[in-house]
Amino acid sequence: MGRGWGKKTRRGPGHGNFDPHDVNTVKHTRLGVWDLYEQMDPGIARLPGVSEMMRRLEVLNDLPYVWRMVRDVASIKSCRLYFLIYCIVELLSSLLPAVTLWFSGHYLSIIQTAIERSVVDRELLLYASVGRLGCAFAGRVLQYIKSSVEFPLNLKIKKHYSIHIFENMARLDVPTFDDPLVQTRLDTATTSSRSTHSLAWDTISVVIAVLTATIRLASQFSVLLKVVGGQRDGVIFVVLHFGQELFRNDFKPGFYLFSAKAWAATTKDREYVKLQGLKRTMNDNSHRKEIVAGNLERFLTHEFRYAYNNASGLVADFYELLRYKSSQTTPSLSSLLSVLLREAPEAFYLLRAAEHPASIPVSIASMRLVQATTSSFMTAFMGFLNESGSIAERFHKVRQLYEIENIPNDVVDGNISFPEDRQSLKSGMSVEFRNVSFKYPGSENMVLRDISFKVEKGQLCVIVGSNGSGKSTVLKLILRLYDPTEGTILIDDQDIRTLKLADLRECVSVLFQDYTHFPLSIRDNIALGSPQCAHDSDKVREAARLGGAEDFVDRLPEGFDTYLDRPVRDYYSGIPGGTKTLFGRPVNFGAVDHAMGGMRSSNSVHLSGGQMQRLAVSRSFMRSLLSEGQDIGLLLFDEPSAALDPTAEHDLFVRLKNLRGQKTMIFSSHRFGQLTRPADLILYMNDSEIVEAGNHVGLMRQGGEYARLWNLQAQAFL
Ligand SMILES: Nc1ncnc2c1ncn2[C@@H]1O[C@H](COP(=O)(O)OP(=O)(O)OP(=O)(O)O)[C@@H](O)[C@H]1O
Repeated sequence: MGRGWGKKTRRGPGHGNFDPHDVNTVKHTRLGVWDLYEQMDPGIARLPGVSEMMRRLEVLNDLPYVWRMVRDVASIKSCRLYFLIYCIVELLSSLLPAVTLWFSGHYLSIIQTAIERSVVDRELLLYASVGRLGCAFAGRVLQYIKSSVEFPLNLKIKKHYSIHIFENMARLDVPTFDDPLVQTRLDTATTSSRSTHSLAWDTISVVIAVLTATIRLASQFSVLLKVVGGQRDGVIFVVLHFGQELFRNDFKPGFYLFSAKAWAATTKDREYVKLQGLKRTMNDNSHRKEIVAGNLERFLTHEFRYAYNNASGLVADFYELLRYKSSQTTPSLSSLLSVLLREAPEAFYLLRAAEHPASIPVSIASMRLVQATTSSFMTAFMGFLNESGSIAERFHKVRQLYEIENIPNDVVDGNISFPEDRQSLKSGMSVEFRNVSFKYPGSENMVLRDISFKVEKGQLCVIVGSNGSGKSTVLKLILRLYDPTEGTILIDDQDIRTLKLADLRECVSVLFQDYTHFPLSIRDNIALGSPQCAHDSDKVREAARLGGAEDFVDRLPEGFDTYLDRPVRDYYSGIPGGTKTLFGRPVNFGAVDHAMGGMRSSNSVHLSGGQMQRLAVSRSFMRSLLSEGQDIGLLLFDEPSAALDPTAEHDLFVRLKNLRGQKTMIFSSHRFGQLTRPADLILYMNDSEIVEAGNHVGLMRQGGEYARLWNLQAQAFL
């Protein structure tokens, strides 16, 4: 697993264009406040049954992946024994109904002998009864064994595929991960791993179910013919009962909307959209403060009621309406036929009984037997049909699960190791932009236009400029989160595209303006700055001290083990109102989880924006300044002090200055002064371009925009 990552392949089946308004290919249905658009099958496929057949034939393309899945599962050592037991149990279970039927068949000959010779063959009766009981007992035992092995087997398989998905998601770069098509493919793969059963297990168990259903059908049918074949009218009974059962199970494609066909649903109902927005506003506790402070409760209720009353159709969730629609089918021919056929066996039986009164007891017994068998037979048969319908879909999903490892990254890796000499990093790295222009994927706007500059090794560069002028984008390009649309970036005079990505990123430390906190403990959030030293608690603490976070983290109840937003909730129910904490965490009586019939605690620790930034700065320190053997030659900071108070900002810059040594440092900042005055190079950006470049003295002498803004900020302190 994990091989063939770099392979360029098509990004999945979604490459065509689905235009909901193309009346030739798309069917529109109104469902209450929703509009449903379904792709119609092209040409010949529109004939009844053809598209279904074509869809089932598509399974052939997916089979190699299913085979790979079976091999992968078989290669999981801990699974093998469980899997073998499961298969044997399924095989025995599929033969059991036929064996039961065979024993039941003896009852018929007992009744026949009793009528003809007025004696009951007690030995045979005992044999048949014990046999049937034995079958019932064996059925229970097999079921118990099956449920005992199914759960651990499913968990082991699930673990295997969760790692597969995680690994393949981790390797994706920013533009690829942002690609909506890639998101869809990942969603398909991750959804299956999140459900109680894994896709792999579901697929394998369905394949086994189809095989065993076939065995069950064949064995039951042959025993049934043997048992009643000798009876008068036995075969006619079988046919009549089959007809009855067949039409009892009315075939309904109903929910087949969700096959491989493209479809889309939207609502254009403004009131419905508003209604949902109002609901969210009310449910999300982050808005509560403003609702209360703004006295909004009456207004919001009025708006909610108005939206509900003025929506233009049935107001319901899309799936709810879809279910309602599929239940509104007109009575089919098969349902009318079923009424007739339901009565047929009994009518036939009465007719024959009148002609041959002596055979009544045998007829009753054989009718019961045939009835019971056909009913269970048809249940299995219908299950088989349903499974083979969904199996195509499931096989297709298996293919998608494996194909995520072929999603190519947009940023192509280079092949030159960097740097040649790690010692050289101590004196920094040079960065040069040559005529670089850039627009973000999917956007038409150039956010950098013909940018050229060079930061020499060991220099301090500060990029200043207005909001949206492109400062952060420059930093992102240095890390190759994206490649320039035009122009070249050189690192130590080598084209950045030729360098191995992992090598490049290992030499650079960055603190983004829009840093995020991972849903992990504070310790891990800081430690992630340096994966090599992640388990060194002393270094984590030292980084927190340098980042100005140590004091407030120590004051938190769980210290460095605190989760800012714990990703796993506690579940509880019926807790007395006086309970303030559970498991060391505050009890949240507001978060009722209806699905679980209990409550989930949502315990997030609220930190201020400045404290959050201190944590992010600590992570940056962890990476850039503390790790031995992990040499950093370039430090990038995007507004590292935006949320810090003046003292914290001052302390941060002093620490950075002390620990920086000779490394190259590039800042993006709105603030002038502390940073720009000592800078070797200041780049003043406006509207995607560098409009002024030089050091502080030079730019002040120039008397341009930089000087104007410097004076503006300086005046504020006069
Ligand atoms: N992922 C993205 N996709 C599309 N456009 C983006 C993306 N990120 C940024 N932009 C756009 O690129 C332009 C430059 O953004 P950038 O973040 O580089 O500006 P900035 O100078 O750092 O701004 P600020 O001072 O506000 O941080 C902006 O117009 C922004 O809207």
